[in-house]
Amino acid sequence: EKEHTGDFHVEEAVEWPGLDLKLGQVSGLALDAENNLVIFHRGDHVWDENSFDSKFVYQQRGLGPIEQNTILVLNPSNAKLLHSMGKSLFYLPHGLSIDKNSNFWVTDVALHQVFKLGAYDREPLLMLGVALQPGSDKNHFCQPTDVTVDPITGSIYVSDGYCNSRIIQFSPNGLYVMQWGEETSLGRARPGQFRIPHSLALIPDFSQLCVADRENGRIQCFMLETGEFIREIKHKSFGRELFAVSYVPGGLLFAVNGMPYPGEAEPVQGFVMNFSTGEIIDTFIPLRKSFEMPHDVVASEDKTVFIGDVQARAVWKFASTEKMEHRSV
Ligand SMILES: O=C(N[C@@H](O)C(=O)O)c1ccccc1
Repeated sequence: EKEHTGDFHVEEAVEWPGLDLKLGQVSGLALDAENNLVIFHRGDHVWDENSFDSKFVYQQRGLGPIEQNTILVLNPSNAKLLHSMGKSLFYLPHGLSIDKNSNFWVTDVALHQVFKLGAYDREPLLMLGVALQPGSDKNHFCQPTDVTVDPITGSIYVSDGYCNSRIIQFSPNGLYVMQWGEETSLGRARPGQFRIPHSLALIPDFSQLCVADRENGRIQCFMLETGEFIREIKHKSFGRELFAVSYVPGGLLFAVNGMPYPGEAEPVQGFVMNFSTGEIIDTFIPLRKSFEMPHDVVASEDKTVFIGDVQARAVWKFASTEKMEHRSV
C-alpha cells in the first residue's frame, strides 16, 4: 500500500479542449469502465427561482423533457464525443454515477426520481420514486440529489435531497431496505443531521458512504450496511457550503466547495484529502476561466480530476503531479 506522503500538486490540464464545449448546466460527472468522461447536463433547461412552487412541485412541465442528449460520453484526452444518450427523458438532471456493470444511474430533481439506464437502452431498466410527485415516504423522494451502487453488494444508495434530509438504501432490485438522517436542528448540526445531502462517495475498501452535507459545509461518513455515523470531515477552508465529494481507490478524497458569501474569506476551490486522516493534501482552482458553482467532481486512479460547474456550464480537467516517496507500510 503506497502512502501519499509525497509532494502532491493538482493543476489544470490547459490542453483539454473540453472547456470549449457548449453544454447546458452541468450537474453530474462520472468515469466509465474505460475512464471515459461522462457528463450529465441540462441542455436548454435551467433550474432557477421559477422552477418549483413552495411545495417543490416542478412548474415547467409544459416545456416537455429536454430534447438534447443529456448524457455525453467523451474521450478524456481530446474531449471527442464517443456516445450520447438521454434525450426526451429528463427535466432537471442532477446526480450521475456508473455501476460496475456499466449502467448509468441518475437523479432528476424535477421528476423526483432515480433512473437506472443501460448504456445503449432507450427505456430505463429501473425507476424509483413517482414522476413529478415530491414526498418523503418509501417510494417518494423530494429533489433527490445523487445515487450510487455498492459494487460488492449491489445495494443502491440515494441522497434525498434538497427537500428531505436522508440517505435511503434500496436492495439491488430496488426494494426499500432502510434509511437514516434527519433535518439539521437549529443551532449546531449534529452527526447524522443534514442540510441538503448533495453528493455521495462510496468507499468499498472501508465499507463507508460519505455524503457532501452541502449547507452544513461538511462531509459525513457512515457505515454502508447500518448507516451508523463514523466521522465528519470539516475544514475552515471549506467555507459554508461543500457541494460534492468523490473517492479514488488508493485513499484520496476529492471535494469542491461553494462560492464564498459576501465578505467571507474562503474561496471556491477543489480539495484533495487523505481519506484516512481527512487532512487536506492540496487545493486547486482553474487557470482558464473561473469556478462559478462547481457542482460535481470525479477523479481517476491516475489522479486525473474533472470538475463540472452548473453555472459556468463548463467541465475542467486537472492533472496531478506527485513526487512519491515509496514507503512500504
Ligand atoms: O442550488 C440550486 N441549484 C443547483 O444546486 C443546481 O443543481 O442547479 C438552486 C437553489 C435555488 C434556486 C435555484 C437553484
